[in-house]
Amino acid sequence: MSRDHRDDEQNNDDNNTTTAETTIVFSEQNNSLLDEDDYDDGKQQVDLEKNGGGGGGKGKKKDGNKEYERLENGCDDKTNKFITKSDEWPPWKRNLAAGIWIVIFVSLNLSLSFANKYLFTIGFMNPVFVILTGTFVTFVGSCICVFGFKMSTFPKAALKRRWKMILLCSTFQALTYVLENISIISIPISLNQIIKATAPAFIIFFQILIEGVRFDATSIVCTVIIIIGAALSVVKNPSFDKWGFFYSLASTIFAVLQSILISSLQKDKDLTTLSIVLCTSLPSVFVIIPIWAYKELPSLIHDPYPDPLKPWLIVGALAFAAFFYNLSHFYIIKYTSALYYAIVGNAKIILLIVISSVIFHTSYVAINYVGMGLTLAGFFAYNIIKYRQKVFDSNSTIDHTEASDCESNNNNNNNNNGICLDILNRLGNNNNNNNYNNNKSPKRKNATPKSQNQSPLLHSSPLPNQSSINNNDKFTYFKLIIIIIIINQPTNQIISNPSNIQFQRLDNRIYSNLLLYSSSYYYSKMLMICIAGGTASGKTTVCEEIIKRLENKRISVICLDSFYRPLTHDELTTVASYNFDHPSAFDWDYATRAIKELKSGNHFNIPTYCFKTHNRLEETTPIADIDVIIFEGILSLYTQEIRDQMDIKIFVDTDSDTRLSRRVLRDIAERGRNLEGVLYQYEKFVKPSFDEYILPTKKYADVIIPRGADNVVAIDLIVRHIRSKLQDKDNNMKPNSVGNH
Ligand SMILES: Nc1ncnc2c1ncn2[C@@H]1O[C@H](COP(=O)(O)OP(=O)(O)O)[C@@H](O)[C@H]1O
Ligand SMILES: Nc1ccn([C@@H]2O[C@H](COP(=O)(O)O)[C@@H](O)[C@H]2O)c(=O)n1
Repeated sequence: MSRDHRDDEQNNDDNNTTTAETTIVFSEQNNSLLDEDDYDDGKQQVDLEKNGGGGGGKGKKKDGNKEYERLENGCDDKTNKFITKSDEWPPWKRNLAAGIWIVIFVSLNLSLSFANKYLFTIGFMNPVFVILTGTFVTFVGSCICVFGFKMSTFPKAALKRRWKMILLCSTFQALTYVLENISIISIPISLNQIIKATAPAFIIFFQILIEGVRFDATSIVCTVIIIIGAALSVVKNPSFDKWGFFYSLASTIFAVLQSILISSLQKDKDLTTLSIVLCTSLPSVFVIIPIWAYKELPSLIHDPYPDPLKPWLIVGALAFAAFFYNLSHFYIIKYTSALYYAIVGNAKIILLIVISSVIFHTSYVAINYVGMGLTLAGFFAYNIIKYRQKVFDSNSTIDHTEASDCESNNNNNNNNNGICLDILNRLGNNNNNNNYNNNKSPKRKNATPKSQNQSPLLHSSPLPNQSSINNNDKFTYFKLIIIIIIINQPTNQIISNPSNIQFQRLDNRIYSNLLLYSSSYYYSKMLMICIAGGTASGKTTVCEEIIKRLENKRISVICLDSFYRPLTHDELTTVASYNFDHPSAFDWDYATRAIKELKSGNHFNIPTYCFKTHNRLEETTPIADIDVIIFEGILSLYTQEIRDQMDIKIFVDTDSDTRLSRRVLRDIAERGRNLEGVLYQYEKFVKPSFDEYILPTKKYADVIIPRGADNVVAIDLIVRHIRSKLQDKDNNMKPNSVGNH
C-alpha cells in the first residue's frame, strides 16, 4: 500500500461504507496501479447541499447582492429558482395545481377566441388594438407579480446582458400577435391553426438555412406531410383568403423566430418565464403602438359603435384574460415542465382546430378534410418523434455517466433548456476547439499572454479563433436580421380585404409550443473529466499535459475558479479575512448549471473571474461543440450533483510543502499578492479548508495522481483511458446502437 493510500485513510474518519467504484492511485516509483477500494461514500456530503449552496461565506448577508439573497431565500440547486412555499408541496398538490392551471390555460384560450369572434361580429374591427391592450395589461400584471408578489426576481443583470435579444424577441412577439390577429379577420380560426401547425417546416428551414444542419429522415417526412396537408387544407377552401393566409403564415414565421430567441433567453439562469414576459411585454407595446396608430387609430376615432361601451368592456376583459393566460404559462411550467407545457400547447392547437370547425360550421370541401387530417397526422408524428428524442437525450446523458446512483437531471430547469436545445446554440456557435477558460494568469508555455484584467483566456491549443460571446451575439443578430429582411418584404401591405370574419385568439403566445420543435436529435458524445486537488497541486498543469497528448480532440478546460462569487463592497473592504477556500465562496448553482448544460450538449457562457479584483469580469467564454471538458478546481469534486456528471474523476495529490512554495511564487508573480499576505491567507484559510473540505473529496476520485504533472505514467494512462472512452462514445453513436438505449 502506498504512502498516499495510508495518508488518505488516516484522513478519512468515517470508513464505514465503501464505494462500489475502484480508486486507482498512480505511483510512479513502482509504475504500478494500486487499488484503493475502502473509501467511504458520501459521508462528507457537506452542509452546502443541505442549505442550498449557502454556507458561512463571510459577509455574504451584508448587502443586497442578489446572489446572496438567493441563498438566503433558499435558491434551489437544481432548478436555480427561488424556493417558494409551493416548491415544498407534496406531489399530489403540485399535480392538482398544474391541472387547474392547464384547465385555466385551455379555457382562457378558447374564451379569448370566442370573445374576439364576438367583437368582430359587432363591428369592432381593431385587431391590433386588442393585442395592444392585452400586451399592456400583461406588462402591468407581470410587474405586479414580480415586484408586488415577488413571484420571480427582476432580472436586472440578465436584462443588461441580453437587452438586444430581448428587444428582438419583443419585436417578433409583437409581429406574431398582430399578424395573427389580423389574419384571423379574413380566414377561419381552424385554417389559421392549420397554418400554424406548419411551424416545424420553418424550424427545419431556418436550421438548414442558418447552419446547414442535416435532419433525420423521419423529421423531414413529417414536415413534408404537414406541408402537403396544409396545402390541401387551403385548396378550393371556400373560406380561403390569400391575405389572411399570408398574414397567418408570416405570423407563424415570426413565432418560430421568437421561439428561437425565447429558447435562448430561457437558458439564462436569471430569466424565468415570468421575467421574460415582463421584459418583453413593454417593448412589444412600443412596437405595436405605431402599427395601431397607422392602421386603426383613425377608424377607432371616427367609427362610432351602436353600443359604444360594450366593445370597450369586452376589450378590457380580454386584456385581463390575456394576462392570466400568460400567467398560466408560467404556472404550468413551474408545476410541470416546459416539455409538458409544449405538449399541452400542441394539444390545444388541435383542440382549437376541431372545436372551431364544429361550432362555427366552417365550410370545407372534401380535399380540405384530407389535408387537415394529413396536417394533424404529420404534426402529431413530428411532436411524438421530438418528444421521444428528448426523452432519449435525457436518458443517454445519464447513461453515459459512470455513477450508478446517478440522480435524474430531469428537473424543470433542465427541461426548459433541454427542450429548446440547440437552434440558438448553433446560431451562436463558435468554432473554437480547444478552449482554455482559465481564470489564471498567463504562465503556460502554450498560453496566449493576457493581462489578468483582460479576459483571462489561455489557449492551450494552436487554434486561434477564440471569440467572445459579443461577437457571437452580433453574428446571431446579423443572421436574424437578414432573415427578418427576407421575411418582412411583403408584410408592408396590411390587410386589404377583411372578408369572411371568423373568430380569433387574442393571445397567440405560441412560442412555448414551438420550443418542442427546436429540440433536435442530440447525442451526449462529450466526455467530462473532473480534476480536483489542493491549491497549486498542479491541476492546471495536468490539464495542459492531457491536452497536449490529445492534440486532435476538441477540449475545453473549465475552472471552478470562474464560479467564485463576486465580492460585495463590504467583503472587499475586509478581503483579507474572506475565506476563498470555503465552499460557500463559490456559486454552486451557476457552476452546476454550467456543467449540466455542457454535459447535455448545450452551449454555455463561462464567466470570467479576476483574482486581483476578486470579481467577475464582463467577458464570458462560450463553450460548445466539444469532445472533452475538463472541470478543474480545488473543490471540483465537492458536490454530488457535479460529481454525478463526471465520466472520470481525478485528484491531484501533491505534498503541502511543495504546494505552499508554488503558491507563494505564483500568487506574488501572477495574482498581485505579497509574501506576507500569501502566508497569512495560507495559514488562516487555505490549509484549514484543504483539510476540512478538499482532502475529504479525494475519496470520490477514480484516479489519484501523486506529484501532479511530474507523474508522466499516470498522465499517459489517463490519456489512454480518455481515448478509449471517446472511442466507446463514438461507437455508441453509430445509428444501429440507437435502439439499445
Ligand atoms: N510538476 C511541476 N513542477 C514544477 N512546477 C510545477 C509543477 N506543476 C505545477 N507547477 C507550478 O506550480 C504552480 C501551480 O501549478 P498549477 O498547475 O497552476 O496548480 P493548480 O492548478 O493546482 O493551482 C504553477 O506556477 C506551475 O507552473
Ligand atoms: N479572489 C481569490 C480567489 C481565490 N483565491 C485562492 O485561489 C485558490 C484556488 O486557485 P488554485 O489555482 O490554487 O486552484 C484558492 O486556494 C484561494 O485561496 C484567492 O487567493 N483570491
